[in-house]
Amino acid sequence: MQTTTGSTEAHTLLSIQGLQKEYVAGNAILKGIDIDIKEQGIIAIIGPSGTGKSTLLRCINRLIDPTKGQILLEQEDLSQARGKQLRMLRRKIGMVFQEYNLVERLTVIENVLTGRLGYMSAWNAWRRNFSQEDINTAFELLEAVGLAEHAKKRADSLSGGQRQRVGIARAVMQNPRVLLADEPTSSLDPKTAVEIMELLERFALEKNMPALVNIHDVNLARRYAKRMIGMSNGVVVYDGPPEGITDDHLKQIYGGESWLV
Ligand SMILES: Nc1ncnc2c1ncn2[C@@H]1O[C@H](COP(=O)(O)OP(=O)(O)OP(=O)(O)O)[C@@H](O)[C@H]1O
Repeated sequence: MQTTTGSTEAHTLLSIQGLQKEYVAGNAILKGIDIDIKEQGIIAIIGPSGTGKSTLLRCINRLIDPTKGQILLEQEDLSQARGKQLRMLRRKIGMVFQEYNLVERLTVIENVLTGRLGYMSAWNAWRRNFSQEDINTAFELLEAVGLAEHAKKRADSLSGGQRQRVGIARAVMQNPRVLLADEPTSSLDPKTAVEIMELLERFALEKNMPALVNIHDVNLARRYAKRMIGMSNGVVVYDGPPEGITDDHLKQIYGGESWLV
């Protein structure tokens, strides 16, 4: 398919060009973001509170509408998509949330299965009429995240770390081309946070997809990311390998230096 940004996009999975977002007219939160993603594995997005990291992820999965710019997913423009095209594109984007966003009264396996709702007819989705194949896949995913024995428990009986595993299994159940995770470890203790990053990395590599992860913990990001994107004040100020990030970059991203050790 011909893209508006030229032939260099041919192998780019996700291409964000000139993305701007204003919640209030004249007050840009994202001020022209350009990011091309071809690789699998974790891509960490770091930056201070309020710099627009969540806004960026929410534009990509179209929870909010961008003000200007393009977001091409496999060369289809997400920023302009409506109706059925948007629903089809959204199926390719798995989302993992800080507060898990599970349906608390449903069982663990039912929560994982909701990842398939976008693939079902309205009638089957309403009746939660999942195919045997989907049920088998959901059990396999629960096995993979170490929660097989919890399948029939209600989601609200799980710990935070377990809930996040369910959230990840649900996102992978969608068979996405890209995973987005908005501060998936911020509500968790350090050990559980590491386990969640390991899980995200494992799925990203196994399923050959990028996982864009907003994260406040720079050291954790460095440990798992193949690539780091540093944002400050609505623009990208660093985009490269974790080993390339210097204290000067971190000062530029977060400001000041007293927090650096
Ligand atoms: N729905 C909204 N309406 C108006 N302003 C908003 C809305 N959502 C976010 N903002 C503003 O946009 C800016 C960026 O917020 P965003 O949540 O994207 O930042 P962030 O980098 O993810 O921060 P944090 O790390 O604290 O989550 C903030 O000033 C925030 O107040």
